Amino acid sequence: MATAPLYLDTYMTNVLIRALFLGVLALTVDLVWGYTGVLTFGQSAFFGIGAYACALVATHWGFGPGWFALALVIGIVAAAVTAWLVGLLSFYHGASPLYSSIMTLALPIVLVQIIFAGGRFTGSSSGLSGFPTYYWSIDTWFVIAGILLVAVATVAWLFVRSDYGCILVAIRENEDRCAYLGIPVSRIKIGLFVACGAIGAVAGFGYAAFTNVVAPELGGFLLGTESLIWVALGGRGTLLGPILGAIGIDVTSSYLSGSLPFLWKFIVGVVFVLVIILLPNGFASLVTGAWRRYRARSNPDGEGHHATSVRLVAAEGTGVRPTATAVAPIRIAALTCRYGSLTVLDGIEVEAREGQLLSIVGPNGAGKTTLMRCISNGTERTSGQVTVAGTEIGRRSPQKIVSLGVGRSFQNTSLFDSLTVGDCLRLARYRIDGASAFVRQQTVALPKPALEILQATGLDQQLGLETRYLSHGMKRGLELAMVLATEPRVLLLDEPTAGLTKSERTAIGHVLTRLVEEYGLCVFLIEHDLDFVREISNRIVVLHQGKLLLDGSVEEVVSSDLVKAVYAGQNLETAA
Ligand SMILES: Nc1ncnc2c1ncn2[C@@H]1O[C@H](COP(=O)(O)OP(=O)(O)OP(=O)(O)O)[C@@H](O)[C@H]1O
Repeated sequence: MATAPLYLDTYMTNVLIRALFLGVLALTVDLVWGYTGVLTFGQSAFFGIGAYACALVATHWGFGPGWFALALVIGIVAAAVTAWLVGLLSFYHGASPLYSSIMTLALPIVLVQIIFAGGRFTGSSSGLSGFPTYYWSIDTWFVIAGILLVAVATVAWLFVRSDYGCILVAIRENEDRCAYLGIPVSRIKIGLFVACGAIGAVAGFGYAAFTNVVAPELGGFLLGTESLIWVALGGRGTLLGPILGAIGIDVTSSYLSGSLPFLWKFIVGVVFVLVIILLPNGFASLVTGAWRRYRARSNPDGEGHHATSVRLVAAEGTGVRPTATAVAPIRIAALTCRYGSLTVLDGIEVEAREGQLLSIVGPNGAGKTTLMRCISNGTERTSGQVTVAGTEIGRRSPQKIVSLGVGRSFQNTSLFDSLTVGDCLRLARYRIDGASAFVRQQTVALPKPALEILQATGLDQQLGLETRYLSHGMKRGLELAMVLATEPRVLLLDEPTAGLTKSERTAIGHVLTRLVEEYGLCVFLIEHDLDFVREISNRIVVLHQGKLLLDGSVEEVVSSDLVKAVYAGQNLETAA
């Protein structure tokens, strides 16, 4: 006879066991949404696939240890393949977050329609019940569900503390910067989606085997949305919050739906709204907030500092020094970029060599930033060719262009606010050194110029500090060090000295000169400060209204009447 665990009545234990399986589902939603920032409504579909795999095999094919295991494998594989296909459609390079969410929204809707269309095979809208299962005692099911939840939570805990956990947070905070560091964002999102889909299917399988009944609602949109509510209420981005959210709400709902059949959903809704207003980061923020305040008070280094054992070492090999070849590091031919009827770049031809610091100047709106975008992202240009070290970039994504040897910094400093300096540097080495799924590597190997920048700016003493607490100059220094950590042969710098003090500008100027003279890099620099350009460049390209006006030495450009006229805002025909 079934006996309930100590202090719990049978009904409560039943509810709790179901809630434990739903807790596993909530964990997967948290990994996808809370950690990685992908708002997914479709996680319930994987839960439903696992549940239906259990019910369909037991109902139509057979029951026994072999069939049970086969059903589990079918559920996991079906969910993983579905997640992979939906991931491919949702997370390709250029897909917007809204588009991805709509794809995940469509998934449970399509699944439910398939179940409806399955007639007697799937039980249509009534589902399937009474299929053979293991009628273990309620204690045993409690232990199974508990072990599953603890196991998944432990693996998730190890994962989010690992290198990959850091990458997930980086993707959530600044997906573009990740791509420009060479991190394969789409592949990582798809991989995570597949893993979470498979885990969701295991939870659904257990739920169906325990309850002995499946219905379309198990894979439906409503459960998908409810799981988001559990995570939001519990606290996204914290593993404990979503588990407690799922268990708390499901158990409370089970009781309220019995005693207040018409009011319980309304009450849950009101609680949800109140928590979102009063505790936007969920209940877990009460604990995490208090912990953070305690840490800040007891931290001798001040707020934002984390104890870190990150160690910087010099990277082996040649660092960023590119090998001189007969092939130009970068060649741009007949490059045109249009947005609708607006031609932003028109027939640009530039070839740059190792050891050249080429400044791109021109009035506002001349097309300078667009030129950098066209070099670093193959989907930006309308026509023409960009060739990096002999390879035409075609329609390659930024991440693939990084592996050709192009590093880019942005006009507005683009970092990861909640990550530490050490984490950012480790991220920048992902393409070269890889990442671990279960530990956070403590040694970061950096090329010499990146180390020099960190030493010059004092960042090497601030490896445990969250980047949001850095000064503007330090942020600029860190961004440059991160780009150099990717070991580029071509460096694209968009106004790297904007907002810096005179001494900081001078320091950056020295660094750039050394990168070109000592390490042989090819640097493209956008700058508005013409004195700075004159000091450090050995070649200047002037853009005006999307056309290449002049390409020459510093003296040629500085003495050009045409350039003076353009900067004075004169009409070109008049000036000529
Ligand atoms: N995605 C876009 N859609 C439409 N127009 C765009 C887009 N991106 C840039 N533009 C237009 O292209 C022109 C050139 O912009 P770009 O940012 O390249 O100029 P810039 O020379 O870098 O200017 P600044 O010195 O002010 O940064 C501008 O008129 C801008 O409005």
